[in-house]
Amino acid sequence: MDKEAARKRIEELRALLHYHNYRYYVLDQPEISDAEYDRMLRELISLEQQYPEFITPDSPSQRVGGEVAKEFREVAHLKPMYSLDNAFGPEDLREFDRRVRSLLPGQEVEYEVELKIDGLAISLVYENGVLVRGATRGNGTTGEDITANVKTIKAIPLKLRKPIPLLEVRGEAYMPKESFARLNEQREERGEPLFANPRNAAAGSLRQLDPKVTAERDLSAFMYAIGEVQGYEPKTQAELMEWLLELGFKVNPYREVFNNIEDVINYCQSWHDKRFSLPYVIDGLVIKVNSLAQQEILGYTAKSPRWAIAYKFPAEIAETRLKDIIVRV
Ligand SMILES: CC(C)(C)c1nc(N2CCN(c3ncccn3)CC2)c2cc(C(N)=O)c(N)nc2n1
Repeated sequence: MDKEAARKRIEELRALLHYHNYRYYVLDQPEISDAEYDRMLRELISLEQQYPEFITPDSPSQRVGGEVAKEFREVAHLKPMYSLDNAFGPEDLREFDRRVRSLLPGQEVEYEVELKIDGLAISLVYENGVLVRGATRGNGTTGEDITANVKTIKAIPLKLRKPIPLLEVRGEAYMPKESFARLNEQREERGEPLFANPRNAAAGSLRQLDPKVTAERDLSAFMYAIGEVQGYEPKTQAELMEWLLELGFKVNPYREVFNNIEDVINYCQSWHDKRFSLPYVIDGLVIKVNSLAQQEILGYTAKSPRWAIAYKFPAEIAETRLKDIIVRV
């Protein structure tokens, strides 16, 4: 195959692999078999080896990282990543609603409600639609540069489906329950210490200095917010989530909009038992004022937005039978 034909074939394979990666890891609706996907990836890698001048950072071949890092560089987020206040029950949510409405006198208020994925918060930066940086949340102002590691997460697009000059997007990297169980089985066999829960396993896997180890850990990610952005002005949180989906991000499907806090409370409580049937761990729900204009008016305290709150499930208090409590007299 001559150089020009190779360049065309490389471009064609890249588009095909990006598309099928999106179908499989973002939409969970694969159209081809793994074997077919792997065959195309092997063809791309061998063509890129023959013509290395055609390799680009967003090529599917660039997912599994290069060399092992010595340590993680510290990077500054383009916009701060805030914390969330917590609500531990319905009364806390009513209090949140009263405060929001008192700051928005006479206005209708809608709440957009999302599941709260129990993983590790990350921030991704895309320049002209290409992933250029991934970082941990860190202290909210600076985080660790884990670009090579986030590139191994198949649910994270290396290139967006629509062009946009600049986008900083935030989400939660997580390890599915199945992958967590398999990983701990493997570690048990090797006599290695087990991870206590999927969140620790995800954090441990993302903070690997060797991206090849991260690549084996079957991580995924749901995106849910933007930081710095040029070229898009969403009106509501619900619209923002649809836009992230169109760009090619994985976005959690269980999100609802309500116009009163009692419906929010019922929805949150309905997930208390349903959550155990999910293939990933959630530790609550996140309630956000839907209108971005109202978010702007409400603003932030020193550490968290006034327009959002995390509803935490009551911790599973193991019912301790009285006879199991040894009372020393
Ligand atoms: C953009 C805002 C601030 C409203 C926001 N912040 C979040 N978090 C902040 C606190 N975070 C945090 N992490 C570590 C230490 C302190 N805070 C962890 C992410 C959200 C987390 C989830 C989720 N987990 O599924 C979500 N659907 N929406 C979020 N939305």
